[in-house]
Parts: sequence; structure tokens; C-alpha cells
Amino acid sequence: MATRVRPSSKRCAVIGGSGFLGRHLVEKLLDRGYSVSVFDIRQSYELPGVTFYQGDLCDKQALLAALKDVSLVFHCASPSPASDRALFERVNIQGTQTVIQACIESGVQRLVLTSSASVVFEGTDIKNGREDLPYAKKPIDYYTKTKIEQEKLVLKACDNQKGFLTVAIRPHGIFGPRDPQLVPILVDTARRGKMKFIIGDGTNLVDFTFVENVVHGHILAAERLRADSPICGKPYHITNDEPILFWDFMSQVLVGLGYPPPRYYLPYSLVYGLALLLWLLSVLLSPLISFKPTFTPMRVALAGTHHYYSCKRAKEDLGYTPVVSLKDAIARTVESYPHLRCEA
Ligand SMILES: NC(=O)C1=CN([C@@H]2O[C@H](COP(=O)(O)OP(=O)(O)OC[C@H]3O[C@@H](n4cnc5c(N)ncnc54)[C@H](O)[C@@H]3O)[C@@H](O)[C@H]2O)C=CC1
Ligand SMILES: CC(C)CCC[C@@H](C)[C@H]1CC[C@H]2C3=C(CC[C@]12C)[C@@]1(C)CCC(=O)C[C@@H]1CC3
Repeated sequence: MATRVRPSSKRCAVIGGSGFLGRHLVEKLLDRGYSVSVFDIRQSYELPGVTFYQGDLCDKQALLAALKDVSLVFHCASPSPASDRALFERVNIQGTQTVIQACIESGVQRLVLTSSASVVFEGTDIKNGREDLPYAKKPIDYYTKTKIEQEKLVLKACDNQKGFLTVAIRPHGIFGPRDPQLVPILVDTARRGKMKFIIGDGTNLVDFTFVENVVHGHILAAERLRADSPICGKPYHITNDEPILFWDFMSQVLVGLGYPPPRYYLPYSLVYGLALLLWLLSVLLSPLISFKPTFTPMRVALAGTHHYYSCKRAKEDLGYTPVVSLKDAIARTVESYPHLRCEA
């Protein structure tokens, strides 16, 4: 009788491993002695110890090839934030179903999903939010809508009897070296002279999470995910556990890179209304001209409300504490973008 070889517990795959978070995760896994397969629609680097599989996660056959002899899978792939509804639905919902099926068929035992704390955010204040907050009934965009469905699918698939265990990590506002979003968008906005204004009264607290802390949370979850462990099938907030005033964070990054901080206050409802109007215009005029407003309703909501989350559950169940403080994280991030410094 042929015996099935039990995959090594130090062999893992990172779906979305070419991305910002994915690559940091791959680097830390290698440090910890894992051998890593990266599955991604693009290959963005080469590293000793990493095998790349280029493919679309909606393609089960392509996934099966990458998951051979793998016991642990991290799923941190997602379309870029500017994608349309159809792509979010195809990749985050249908694609995640395919990932689950491929994991089960290949004998993968543990699946760690990168979800988002935004799955409970509806554009209004969240202070010290816990994981038992209900999913947003009115998510702020299609990205968030499909992240909710994705998280539900992964957590529901957790099956102790069948030996397929799942957990979801919900980070918030990830930043750090090589991030293609937060700092580059901020600098671009500053260079176009649009970072002069504080939206609202500037007192809203938000979580920004250094990428190495997010990686740490993922690895702790993976290593604690065992049969009958209390973490099976649950979501965990992972943040820096140091909520900061949104506009202080933006100012520290801007000043660190040599740009002036925003100084003039604008009422939140006025800016939100204008952002909605601009968004509506961009949709109505899209057959004639294409323009992407900087201040989207989603960004204005994120910039003008409180949204910070409790990591108590992660501390208790995963033994999580951030490994890099916000002060050091901001300094290291600023240093890592010499090309984005103000030239004047
Ligand atoms: N950046 C942030 O502030 C936050 C991100 N997240 C989540 O973290 C995860 C990683 O995000 P980032 O690293 O910032 O994004 P990223 O865009 O840098 O990385 C995503 C990766 O997924 C890959 N990908 C996209 N579609 C694919 C497909 N069909 N098949 C295979 N690969 C595909 C991309 O090529 C890319 O390499 C995502 O799930 C995102 O939703 C959650 C909270 C906050
Ligand atoms: C133009 C300025 C008002 C804002 C510039 C900074 C923003 C680009 C970022 C501030 C908060 C960030 C954030 C995300 C993306 C980048 C920001 C909007 C996410 C939407 C990324 C995906 C998630 O899962 C949630 C994040 C919340 C915070």
C-alpha cells in the first residue's frame, strides 16, 4: 500500500509572496528556517531558498503544483486597491474558494489568511474595537466587501476532524520599507501641494502597523495553529498597539522626508461631501475622460474618523506583542525612502 508522505512542517507557501507584506513574510520565514514556495501572478525578486510559481490563484491546477508537499499556507494576495468590483470579487471571493479547495486536495494542514481590520469599519468611529464587532453591513468599498466574504470563507473552512485548520489575521494600516501605497501616496499628494489640510479637528486616533509586526503576528498564528487550539477558525487583530493621531502620523512621515506638515483645518463633512461629488463625477464622466481623485470618500473616511483596534485577543491567545515600536518603525520607514525626500 502506498503511504502518503507527511509534508514537512517547515515547508510553506506564501500566496501573494511577491507583494509588500508577502515579501517581508517570506524573508522572516527564511530566517526562521522554513523553505518557502511563493505563488504570485508576478515575480518581483529572487532569493536563495525561495521557489517561485507564477500563476493566478483562481487557477486550481497552477496552485496544486505550488502546494505539493506543503503543510502550511499563508494567503496574502489581493488585487491592488484601485481595482474594480469584478476583479475584487474574482480574486478575493472565487479565488479564495479555489485556494481552500487546492489546500484541501493537496493535504495542506494549516491556512493563515491576511484579512483586514477594515472588515468591521463602516466609515464611523471605532475605538479599541474587538474581534466580536459585527462585520460591516455597509462596507466602505468593494475591496472591504470582498475581504469580508473572503474571511468568512476561510474561517468557515476550519475543520478539526479533517485536520484542516484556519485562522485570519486582521492588520490595520500596514506601513514600512517597500510599501507601494501609504508613503508614496502621501508624498505624491504633498508634491502636488495638496497636503496642506487637516480633515476634521485632527483629534482622531488610528492604528498604523509596522510590517514586521504584521509578519510576527502571522508567524505566531501559524505556529500555534494546532488541532483543538482555541485559535482555530478565529480572526485576530494585529496592530502596533499604539494608536496615534492620524494627522500626527502623517506629519511625522512628511517632516521626516523634508515636507511641511498639514496646518489648515477643513470640516470633515465638507471634505467628505466634496469627495463624494468628485467620485460621482469621475464615474459619470468615465466614458469621456478618466481621472482618479486623490481624496476619495474612502480615504477621507479613514483620515477623519477614529479607527483603532484592541490586540487583547492576540496577546492572550498568540502571545503577541509588537516587536518594533511606532517611533522606531516611523524612523526606519522614513530612512528607507531616500528617493522620496523633498528636493527643495
Ligand atoms: N496594505 C495595507 O495597509 C493592508 C493590507 N491588508 C491585506 O494584506 C495583504 C497584502 O497586502 P499588500 O502586501 O499591501 O498588497 P500588495 O499589492 O503589495 O501584494 C499583493 C500581492 O498579491 C498578488 N496578487 C494579486 N492578484 C493575484 C492573483 N490573482 N493571483 C496571484 N497573486 C495575486 C499581487 O501580484 C501582489 O504581489 C492583502 O490581502 C491586503 O488585503 C490588510 C490590511 C491593511
Ligand atoms: C491623501 C491623504 C488624505 C491620505 C494618504 C494616506 C492613505 C493613502 C493611507 C492612510 C490610511 C491607509 C489605509 C489603507 C490604504 C492607505 C491609506 C488609505 C487601507 C485601506 C489598505 C487596505 C486595508 O485593508 C485597510 C487600510 C486602512 C488604512
